[in-house]
Amino acid sequence: MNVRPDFSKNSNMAETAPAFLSIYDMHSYYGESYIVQGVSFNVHEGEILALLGRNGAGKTTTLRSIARLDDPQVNQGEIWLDHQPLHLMKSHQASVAGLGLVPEDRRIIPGLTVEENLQLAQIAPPIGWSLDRLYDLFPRLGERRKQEGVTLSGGEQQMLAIARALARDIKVLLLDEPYEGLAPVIVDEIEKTLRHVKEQGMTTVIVEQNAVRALQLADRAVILDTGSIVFDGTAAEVLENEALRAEYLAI
Ligand SMILES: Nc1ncnc2c1ncn2[C@@H]1O[C@H](COP(=O)(O)OP(=O)(O)OP(=O)(O)O)[C@@H](O)[C@H]1O
Repeated sequence: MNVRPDFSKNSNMAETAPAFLSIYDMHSYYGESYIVQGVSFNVHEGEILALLGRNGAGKTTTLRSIARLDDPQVNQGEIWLDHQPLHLMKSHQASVAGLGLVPEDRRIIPGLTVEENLQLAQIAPPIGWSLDRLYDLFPRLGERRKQEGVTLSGGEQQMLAIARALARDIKVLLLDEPYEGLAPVIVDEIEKTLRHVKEQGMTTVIVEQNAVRALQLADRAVILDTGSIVFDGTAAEVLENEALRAEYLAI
């Protein structure tokens, strides 16, 4: 029944191919503060999209809006994931519909081991990657499976947060600042696993202050500035466009 997206004709989106995740004319508020101001973009199945912009541009607010969290409030717009209207759902329904958000603070559950954190994600169907498959992807987590999750290093906690999202049967992975505070060698490791996850067919949206690293990983990029989209194109175009990078990304 739920099969709406073909609003590309009456939007200003650059491309018109059918999308897997479609955001159309989304407006989001924190109370009276108007943050996301009519944002539309598409994410195609199997691609990695980098959502970039300066501090306060509205990237996290956009991710939280897509994930249907209570804050911010989305007062207008449509969000479709694989023909399902996320904009009509609460966060737990969006999660069942296949949305996997890895928040910036990672939300590792204190008092639980690495394995228990993963098992908790699989307490109810739909179940995604098996523990063995997750430990193949993140061998460090396998080695530390009996260790309390919150005692892991920052990089390992980030791996656990990503693994926990994949432990559920998700259609899209939303990553909020996955590289924040991590040493370059750990960023390399996480980047490698995200490439592997992409090879398995996963669709990913990555919000990252470290724009260069995100662009190296991503196929496409959307740049936000004060809650509006100022660029929608390929990651290569951003890397090649010095003026665009200087103006909106300060790199
Ligand atoms: N809970 C909140 N209540 C009110 N305003 C908020 C809240 N969270 C964020 N904001 C404001 O919304 C705007 C966009 O913030 P957002 O976190 O989405 O930006 P961002 O692009 O992700 O940047 P950053 O990397 O700094 O998090 C900012 O002006 C911020 O102060």
